Amino acid sequence: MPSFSLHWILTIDDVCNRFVPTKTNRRRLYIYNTVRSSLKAIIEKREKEVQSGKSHNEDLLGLLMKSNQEEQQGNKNSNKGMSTEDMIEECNSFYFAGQETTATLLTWTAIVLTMHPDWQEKARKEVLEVIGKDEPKFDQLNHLKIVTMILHEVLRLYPSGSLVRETNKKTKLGEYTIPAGAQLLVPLQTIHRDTEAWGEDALIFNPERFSEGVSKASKDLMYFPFGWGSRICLGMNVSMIQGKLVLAKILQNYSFELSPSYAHGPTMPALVLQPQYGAPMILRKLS
Ligand code: HEM
Repeated sequence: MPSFSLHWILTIDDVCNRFVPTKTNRRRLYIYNTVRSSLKAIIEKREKEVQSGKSHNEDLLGLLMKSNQEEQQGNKNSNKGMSTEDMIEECNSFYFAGQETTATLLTWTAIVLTMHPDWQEKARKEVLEVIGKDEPKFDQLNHLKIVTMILHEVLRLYPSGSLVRETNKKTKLGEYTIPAGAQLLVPLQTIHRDTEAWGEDALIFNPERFSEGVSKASKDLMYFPFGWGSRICLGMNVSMIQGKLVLAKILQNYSFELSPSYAHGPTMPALVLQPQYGAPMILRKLS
């Protein structure tokens, strides 16, 4: 396993910074409270609808509430299952874990495909061969091999974030001894660009490396944009399907190139790796 650096991320400074009432922290708190109260209102409205027999269980919130209700009834104990607070947190997690990540995956994919028009063309050719100009169908998306290779290569070079882990006891990790309660950052960008794992062309966009699947793309399987193990991303398959669907629809209808005002500057202002100066693009409608 190639070595990578472990960064201690929670320092006294971080803790203080989070609680000092700076302009950014006040805005953060304002957004946090606004999101929570609007989620609370949505949940309470839905609870009333369910009680009056109006609501369907088709969306995520409906399914969450249905399973919660079954849990409570099954246990004949209203303390079991989730509270409204728990449900707010669940909705929060799904929204923030799912929305920004998939949106930035698509943004980086569009950027990279303008930088590599040959791959844009290959992807479009595949989409037109497999789907034509029709509305994409679920099983057709599973046949988009080149598009899948491209998405994997984008997630390798521009993974959404890094993984954070906390030791619950004193732990030996390779040559390091880590005390209990330490937070560790597993830097995906560094691991995904490690030449020992990926070869000398590790920094180059080359979807071909995924042509035989994820397991053969790197030495020692050094690819985990969706995490690994028991906490692996719950939305991994959904986001890949969404990515293929949106990309297929764009490729069917438009060719795209970067605007001359584009400046490359990946940055991570919060949790997700984003293009610092946006992604201005020129789209041309295809006949
Ligand atoms: C390109 C899109 C996405 C990327 C790159 C991504 C990446 C990740 C990563 C790296 C983790 C942390 C895993 C770990 O700590 O080991 C994670 C967790 C999670 N993701 Fe995603 N994600 C994406 C889309 C989604 C979507 C669409 C959803 C929901 C519909 C979602 C829901 C979650 C949830 C609920 C967790 C927490 C899992 C747990 O702690 O048990 N993600 N994701």
